[in-house]
Amino acid sequence: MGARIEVAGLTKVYGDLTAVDDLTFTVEPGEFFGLLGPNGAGKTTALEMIEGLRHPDAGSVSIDGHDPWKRDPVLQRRLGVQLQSSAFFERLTAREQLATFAALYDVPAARADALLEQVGLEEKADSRVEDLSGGQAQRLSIACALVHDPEVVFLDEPTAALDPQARRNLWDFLRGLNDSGRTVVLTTHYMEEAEVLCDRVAIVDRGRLLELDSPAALVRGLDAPTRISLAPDAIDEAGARAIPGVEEVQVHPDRTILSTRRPAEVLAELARLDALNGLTASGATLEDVFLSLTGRKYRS
Ligand SMILES: Nc1ncnc2c1ncn2[C@@H]1O[C@H](COP(=O)(O)OP(=O)(O)OP(=O)(O)O)[C@@H](O)[C@H]1O
Repeated sequence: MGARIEVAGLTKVYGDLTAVDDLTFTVEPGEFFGLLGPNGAGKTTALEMIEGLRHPDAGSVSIDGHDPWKRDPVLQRRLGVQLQSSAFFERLTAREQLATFAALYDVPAARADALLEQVGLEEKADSRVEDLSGGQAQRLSIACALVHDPEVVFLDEPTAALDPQARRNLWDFLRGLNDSGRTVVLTTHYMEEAEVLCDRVAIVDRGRLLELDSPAALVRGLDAPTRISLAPDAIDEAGARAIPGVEEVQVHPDRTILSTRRPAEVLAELARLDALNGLTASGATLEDVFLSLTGRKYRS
């Protein structure tokens, strides 16, 4: 189950703008793969070419050796593509919507009902799609993409319209899809989403692939300091600066922040000094990776 997706030199040009610029990468079968980048980075354009919905100006996509642009019905059936909610049939209820997709794929209607429950829409089953909230419509569009039990699932900003709680619920659901062996490819502009869900992340900016690796490896590669935050009365500035391994000390009214690349040593010394009051520690995140790659702060 799952499929290998090979993307080579993928390029799309709109007039003066190269929206996708020579993207090359491979998604392994069963992988949870993310295209991460700010708005306008070219993620949707790239994904649509991978799905076979948009024709590349240069380069190629192969899904288990098939070109998705050719729309081979055998391959199509193995792919689940989340459509934008505007692609719903008008005036149908959520249940009818899903049942219609099920019928198109010759899937029993019972499966459609089970999916409604899985995406948390059972209470909205009889609501018309135009009466769903943005987040509910988003979840229905994901259910529609899954109705034929595809091996490869493509999702474009699946949690964009969701509140934080609904986003977390959907993360659990998407992880479940991947745990059962499906290849999942999603685009997101949420760093945290990429960090939490993806086995590997392609960071894209202005159409180009900047870096591709697991979130942990991307962060490790930065060699960025750990920030240790303490209550203001935990230690004075001179005492903090005297700790071997401390590179920088910032004193704020409500906390003192120590930066170090040797956190274990520094924490041991703080413990010896009985200076652990109010301690929290944080390492680098994908936001720091983006900053280091582009010189710009990440703004989604
Ligand atoms: N059909 C089109 N014609 C002209 N320009 C386009 C077209 N589709 C996309 N673009 C441009 O290509 C660039 C990349 O767009 P794309 O939608 O792929 O980015 P994105 O990373 O998915 O961003 P978002 O998260 O905002 O959707 C943008 O500058 C966009 O305006």
